[in-house]
Amino acid sequence: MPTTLGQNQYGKAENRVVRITRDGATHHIKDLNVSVALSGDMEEVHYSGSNASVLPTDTTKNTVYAFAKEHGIESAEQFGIHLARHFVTSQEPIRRARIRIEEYAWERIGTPGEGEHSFVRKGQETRLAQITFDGEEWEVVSGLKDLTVMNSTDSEFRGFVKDGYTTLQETRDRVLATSVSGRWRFNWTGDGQRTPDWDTSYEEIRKHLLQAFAETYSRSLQQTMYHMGARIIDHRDEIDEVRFSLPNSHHFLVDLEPFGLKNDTADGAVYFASDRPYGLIEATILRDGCEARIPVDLTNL
Ligand SMILES: O=c1[nH]c(=O)c2[nH]c(=O)[nH]c2[nH]1
Repeated sequence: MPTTLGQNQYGKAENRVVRITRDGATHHIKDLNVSVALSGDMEEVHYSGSNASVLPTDTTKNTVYAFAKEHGIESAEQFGIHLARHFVTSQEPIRRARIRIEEYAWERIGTPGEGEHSFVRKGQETRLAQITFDGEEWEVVSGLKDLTVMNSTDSEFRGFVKDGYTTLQETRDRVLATSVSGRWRFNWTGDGQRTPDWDTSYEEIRKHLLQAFAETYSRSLQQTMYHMGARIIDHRDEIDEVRFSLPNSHHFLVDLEPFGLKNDTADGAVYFASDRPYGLIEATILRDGCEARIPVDLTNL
């Protein structure tokens, strides 16, 4: 049956590129999701399988990371224009490049002037509440999910166990990022006790966990997480128990050596933000003498 090739395009989709620029102690983040789609004289690869006109999708990915390092990311538009022009003008068979970019915005945590390397992603987290009443006692567990935070320095991970399967290198300066899912249980049980101001409590707890994330010099996500919970218990009398489930959102330094580019943390760097697999770090933090009642698996709450 005679057939003809219609519209076609190809490229690497969803390159998660994070560019951190260091201006002394003040860091700046550009966080993009870049998708490249190229088209042009691509009949042969489809008809005969000849790759003679095919710039690999892997190369398009490398170009995104290398351009981020070499030229920086001023804006999504400027970055996209630069990439599109490059593909169309440097490769004869490529006639059209479509660069789609999603940009994730970050806000600083804390006061300007002190350690400006902690960020919370813009856009509201989801606030959660679970209320249980058995006719006598109340149990209120509140929380949040999808509160995405990042420290662009003051995080290390070293001194860990090494066995025959360990390849992870020790690091004294890494990106620490997570999307916080947390629950906290109130000690309010009804019966004439003063009712907490639920909204103030939520705002204060959110503030304390963000400040603990920003202010802890991190030796592991486990340690940072414990500090976040302990700070809530220390500052909020109405809370007896906190549970966190924190994915360790790995940011890998991209190897740009093959393109003659040095990519290290010292002067700001480009990272590949990986979404899976991820470390999953979970714990309950309890006020002394109190018992744990929040389920271990937070997807059940
Ligand atoms: O903060 C961390 N805790 C770990 O337990 C761990 N494991 C790992 O590979 N990286 C990290 N990072």
